[in-house]
Amino acid sequence: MRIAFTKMHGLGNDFVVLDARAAPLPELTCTFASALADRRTGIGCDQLIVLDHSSVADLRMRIFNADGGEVEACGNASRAVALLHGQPARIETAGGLIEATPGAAGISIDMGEPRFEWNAIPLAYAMDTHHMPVAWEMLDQPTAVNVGNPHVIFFVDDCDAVELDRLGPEIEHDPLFPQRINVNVATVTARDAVRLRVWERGVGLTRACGTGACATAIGAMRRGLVDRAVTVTLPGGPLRIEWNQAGRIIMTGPAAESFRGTFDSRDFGA
Ligand SMILES: N[C@H](CCC[C@H](N)C(=O)O)C(=O)O
Repeated sequence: MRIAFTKMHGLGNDFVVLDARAAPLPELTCTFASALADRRTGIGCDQLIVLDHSSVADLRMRIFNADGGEVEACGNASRAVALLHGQPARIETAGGLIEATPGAAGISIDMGEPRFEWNAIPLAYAMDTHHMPVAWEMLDQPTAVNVGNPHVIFFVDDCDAVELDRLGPEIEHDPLFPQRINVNVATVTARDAVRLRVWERGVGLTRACGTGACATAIGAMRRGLVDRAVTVTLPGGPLRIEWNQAGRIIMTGPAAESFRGTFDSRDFGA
């Protein structure tokens, strides 16, 4: 069947967006998602995003990483979906309900409340009982936060100097993380500024990670390194993260549509 798609990105973290409300889609298998995401033989993206009707929100957003695995949250895609929706929206995700509000300063997403308990990240056991691999010791004691999806954050003197392409997969797949994890290396440069690079679970190095920016900002706030509103600058650009008085994370930043097209599902094994 012919399927329409919209190619979008948030600070260079890119997505193929399909809308099941417009026309039926084939079964969303791991094979189908990873084939679409392949940058040489497919359309190419960090995440496949599938929109659908919701019984509890304005719409539902499903998120598939480039490796085909379905996950709970995607901050940058939330803004892209809000751009497509064109007005304020409550969006149902596997990581919980989020609220999108387009505005002059960019699209704001209420990502909900962060979670810190070791079994909410989840960790296989409390981190202090886990012998960190030698590589981790080079990165100092990490912070773990769940912002709908799991993140571990290492605050380092120079995040650009970290061999994240080597350490990222090692940490992502460490047995401490039964659902794997997104790996963040961050450098605090001021009370309201953080630099960040992310190795994304199921993808690898991305130009930006919205949930990574949220998790890193919250981790820095909990450590008293920054104030309750910071600009997190990723390779793809900046995001504004606030942890508001209600304890909710508000992320604000851009989203863009790149192009639209169609493909034949049979070309992707569906
Ligand atoms: N790789 C993430 C999903 C996408 C997150 C990122 N693209 C964002 O903008 O939040 C995970 O496996 O939890």
